[in-house]
Amino acid sequence: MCTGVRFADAAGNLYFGRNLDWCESYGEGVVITPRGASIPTQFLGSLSPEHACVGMGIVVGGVPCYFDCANEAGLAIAGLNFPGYAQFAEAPEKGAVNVAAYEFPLWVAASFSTVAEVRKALKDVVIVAKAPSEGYGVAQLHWLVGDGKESIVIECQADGMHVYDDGLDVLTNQPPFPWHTENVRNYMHIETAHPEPVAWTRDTLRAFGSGAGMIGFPGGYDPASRFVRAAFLNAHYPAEEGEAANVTRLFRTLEGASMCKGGAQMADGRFEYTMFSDGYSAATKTYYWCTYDEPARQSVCLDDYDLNGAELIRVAA
Ligand SMILES: C[C@H](CCC(=O)NCCS(=O)(=O)O)[C@H]1CC[C@H]2[C@@H]3[C@H](O)C[C@@H]4C[C@H](O)CC[C@]4(C)[C@H]3C[C@H](O)[C@]12C
Repeated sequence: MCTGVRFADAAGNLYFGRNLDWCESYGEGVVITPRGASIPTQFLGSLSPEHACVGMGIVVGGVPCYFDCANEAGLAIAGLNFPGYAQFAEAPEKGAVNVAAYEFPLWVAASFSTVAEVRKALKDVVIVAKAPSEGYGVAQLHWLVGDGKESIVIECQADGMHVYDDGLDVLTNQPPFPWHTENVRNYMHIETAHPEPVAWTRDTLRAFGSGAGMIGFPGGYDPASRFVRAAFLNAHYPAEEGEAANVTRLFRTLEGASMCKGGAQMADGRFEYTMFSDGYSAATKTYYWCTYDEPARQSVCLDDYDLNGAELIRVAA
């Protein structure tokens, strides 16, 4: 499973990150797409990025297939599993802006600066069920897109594309996003405050300690539980100042929804776990990541690279 989170600092700079919960690697690494690149697409000719992008992905036939990415303008996107619900167009549609499912994160981050621009552009978009090459399937995803102001969730289903405003700034997996926003209402009694003593008959009940207001907070690895955890932590984390504290906030919030081996087995018996977490700070144009086995955070700053170049830059394998 995966979890995505977005928030902004006091100056309105985006912080956006995700956990990648799965059981096997695709050989992914951090890839920068500079403005001078010319990326072949299935239906749109070649894509010349308006904005340089950085994110985690694989490169297939010269195309960065991002799991998540962000751009220098402060817009970010992450794809999370949505099996059983995701349904993309079987073929391109005449008159539409046809984007293959694997191209979508790059197309969004390369083309737009804000969520408002994406929301508007999506009215003409059809996402087509097309794999990057033979040997790959079409990933059944939905997406969280965020900027310094807001976020949206994009879900393509049998009845078409839905674009939801995400007032909680988090996303996990199935079922569809509107279900999660209803379910989270079951947890509105959860509170951070230390409960005051209460009188019951002739007794006074006192909290055992901090966290007493959080009894009932869902601890499971299922998507609904992770959604509630991420939404609560994202809503209540105290405001922080500066890059280091905000990056810590991002990764600690993600950790609150992360998966440890030994918890959840997939249908084939393998344990699912948080293989890596990554995130982007628009304040410093820096992309951060850490893996399950190497929790020390690594980072790459877009300003350290020639963003006018033509070649994709592979930062780490
Ligand atoms: C498995 C990943 C999502 C993790 C997740 O949400 N797990 C949830 C588990 S569960 O169902 O809810 O149990 C997704 C996110 C991005 C996906 C990758 C990206 O879309 C890029 C390419 C796209 C190709 O079509 C398939 C390979 C692929 C390399 C994808 C493989 C896989 O589907 C990824 C890595």
